[in-house]
Amino acid sequence: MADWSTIEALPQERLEALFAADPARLKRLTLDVAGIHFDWAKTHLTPEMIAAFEQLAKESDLAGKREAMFSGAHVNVTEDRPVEHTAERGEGNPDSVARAGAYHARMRALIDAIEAEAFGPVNHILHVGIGGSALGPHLLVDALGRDFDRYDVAIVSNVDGMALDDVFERFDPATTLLVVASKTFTTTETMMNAESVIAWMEGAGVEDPYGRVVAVTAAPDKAIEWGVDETRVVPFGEGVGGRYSLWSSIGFPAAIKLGWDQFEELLEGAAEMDRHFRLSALHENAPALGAFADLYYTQVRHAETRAPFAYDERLRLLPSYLQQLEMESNGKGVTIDGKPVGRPTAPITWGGVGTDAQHAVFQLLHQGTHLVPVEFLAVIEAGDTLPEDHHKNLLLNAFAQGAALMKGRANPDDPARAYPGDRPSSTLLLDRLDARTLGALIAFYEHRVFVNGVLLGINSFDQFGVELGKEMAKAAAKGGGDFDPSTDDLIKRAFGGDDDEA
Ligand SMILES: O=P(O)(O)OC[C@H]1O[C@](O)(CO)[C@@H](O)[C@@H]1O
Repeated sequence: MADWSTIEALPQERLEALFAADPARLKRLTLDVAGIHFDWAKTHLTPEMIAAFEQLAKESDLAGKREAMFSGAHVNVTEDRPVEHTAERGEGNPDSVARAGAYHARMRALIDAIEAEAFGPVNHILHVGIGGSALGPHLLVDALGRDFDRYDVAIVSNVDGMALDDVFERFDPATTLLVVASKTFTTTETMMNAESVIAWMEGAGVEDPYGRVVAVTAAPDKAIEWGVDETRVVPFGEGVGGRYSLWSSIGFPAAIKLGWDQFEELLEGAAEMDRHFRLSALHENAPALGAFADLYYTQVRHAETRAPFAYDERLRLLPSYLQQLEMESNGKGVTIDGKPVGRPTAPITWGGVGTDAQHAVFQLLHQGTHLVPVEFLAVIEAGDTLPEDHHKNLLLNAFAQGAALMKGRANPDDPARAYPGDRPSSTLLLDRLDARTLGALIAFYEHRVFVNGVLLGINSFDQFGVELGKEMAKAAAKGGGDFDPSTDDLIKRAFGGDDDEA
């Protein structure tokens, strides 16, 4: 295990003192990659700290593990699998890249056929999936879909029937295409929702509902068994993790809504970030620097959360996308060798949209007792059509909040009105929000998660923590389950039952 003592022993200066001590600080702590300006100057990272992290990365064999991931070695050791999401964008093991390319070609051909109305007229795309099979595509469609009105796309994840009810009210069953998205093709919520969509189509007199289904999955046999014709099953590789899968056929709703050219742009933007991550020295490597800042705050300053705020409505789903990516990947308690980690792992990711969040949660950020590293995301080119004051105001708010968090304001006469300052934030400023830049941004987060995982000695690519709850819910659905008195009572209250047994 890597030795953290050098980093822990470094002096902890206030942010303003760091700026005063080093006129080159801004230059040293900013980076421009793939249309994104990264600014870590208002974090406590210093050149000495970055050098210490580079040493820690060496001790953790980050370079070797990074190469192992790209080369297709089974770095997901607990599941004995390679990690192949970079192959989806053309980077990595040549066999994986070729296979991903073949699946993409299949997806493209299917989209062409749908557009040519080979399965009848299609106006609505109803994508059912959950977790990684929904959050990524949803983010893409929400962020980039506004200018593309060819299809009306709905993404439904929750097993709560209200989610489907809302869509049934506005979609026409005769012109709806159902996309069933599930890596395993066994997830309860998704399969239940898919069956309800079929029943809705049948109930409306649609002649061959299964003929209007596309399945995107790493388990094609299960999709065929469920009733989808092989020609409408688009597979992806087992090595593509659910929360890393938007680049694969799981991205189907984005590819059909935005068009194939845009989907390719997305992949190319991500590939540009892949190359940057793979080839740049760590002190000028965006995902590595992002992870170093994360680790400084979680390991040395004991921050328990981190909060990205999107100062752009188009990125409003990014915080929830990042919650799965970061917490499902690095919310672990044991090392890759199965030993207790012995230090905090992933912080709790939360966040929101600016400026709304300023009027709701920023009080705690400015004066509360928790240290929360904040991340501002903003886009220089406006997405709206309103007078430019709106966008200018939006961006200036983001920048001013970062400044206020750092500077604070003393008020010896009135502590309630004093701001301690020295509160860290980073800023990611995108030139524009297009498919290419969004691809690069998401890939940046993926690699940052990887660096965090390597330096903590954990496997970022499994998610066994979600299994127990699923298992118990399945047992309860079958009327079984070995529950405690509280849970038995809740079940009885909701569904009735024998007083003596409950
Ligand atoms: O794509 P699937 O197999 O339906 O799984 C959906 C999601 O469920 C999880 O396994 C967690 O329950 C996620 O990792 C995954 O993204």
